Amino acid sequence: MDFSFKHTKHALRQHLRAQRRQYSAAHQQRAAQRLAYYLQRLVGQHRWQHVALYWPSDGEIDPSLFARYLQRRGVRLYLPVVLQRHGLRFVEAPAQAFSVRHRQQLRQQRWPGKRNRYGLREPIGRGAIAAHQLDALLMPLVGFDRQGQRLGMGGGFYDRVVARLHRRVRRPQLIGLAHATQEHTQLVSEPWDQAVDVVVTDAGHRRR
Ligand SMILES: Nc1nc2c(c(=O)[nH]1)N(C=O)[C@@H](CNc1ccc(C(=O)N[C@@H](CCC(=O)O)C(=O)O)cc1)CN2
Ligand SMILES: Nc1ncnc2c1ncn2[C@@H]1O[C@H](COP(=O)(O)OP(=O)(O)OP(=O)(O)O)[C@@H](O)[C@H]1O
Repeated sequence: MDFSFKHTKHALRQHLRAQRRQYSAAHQQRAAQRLAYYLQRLVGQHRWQHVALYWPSDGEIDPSLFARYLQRRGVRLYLPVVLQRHGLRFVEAPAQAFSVRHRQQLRQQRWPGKRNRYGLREPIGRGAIAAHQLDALLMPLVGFDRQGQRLGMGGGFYDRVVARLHRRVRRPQLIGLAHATQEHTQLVSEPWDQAVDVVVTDAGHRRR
């Protein structure tokens, strides 16, 4: 990987993140509703019991409406917790974490948790699940392309988890979530990059 490529990737990440951070609260709310609609259509026939998602930040599309839909159906939800050396584990989310109607209220919502080194809220303590026991892993994307290649925050957190999952016979469905505007014509794929099975946005979904 030469310097210019590294630079391009960094610049693309900055660009896409700045773009999604500009969305108004009203825009984010509509996007979250549309996302929930498409996700519900996609999972209609599934019998999921354990699903990991994320606590939205940095303009990310908000999965919390969908989270509440799953909770009402008795699905158990998990949030990522960052470990040393760019490891990730998934800890059960407190019921209150997603019990709000609007994204803005997510920030004020009280639940037992702490902030990680990136300022993201995380649940504390017990209730971790091995990633391969999840039925679905919903990942926040910074960018994506038609092939399901993903651009993340750059820490390699999800790349590492997903690489291990691919060695398993049974693995969760890998679902990337993003605003439709985060699609990029073609992302340059690096050897360690791990594609997702499907990307769902506020404009629908696209399987690989
Ligand atoms: N909501 C949410 N939770 C998540 C992720 C995510 O992308 N979104 N993650 C997905 O991986 C993990 C956390 N990974 C992160 C990786 C980097 C940064 C970050 O803020 N990085 C610096 C830039 C560092 C650099 O330039 O190297 C920054 O933005 O200032 C944040 C989270 C787990 N939890
Ligand atoms: N399976 C792995 N084992 C060890 N290191 C890895 C693995 N996968 C990725 N990495 C490292 O993590 C970093 C990931 O950088 P990259 O720019 O691809 O992040 P990304 O696609 O935005 O990642 P993510 O969304 O997974 O955090 C690279 O430095 C890479 O070497």
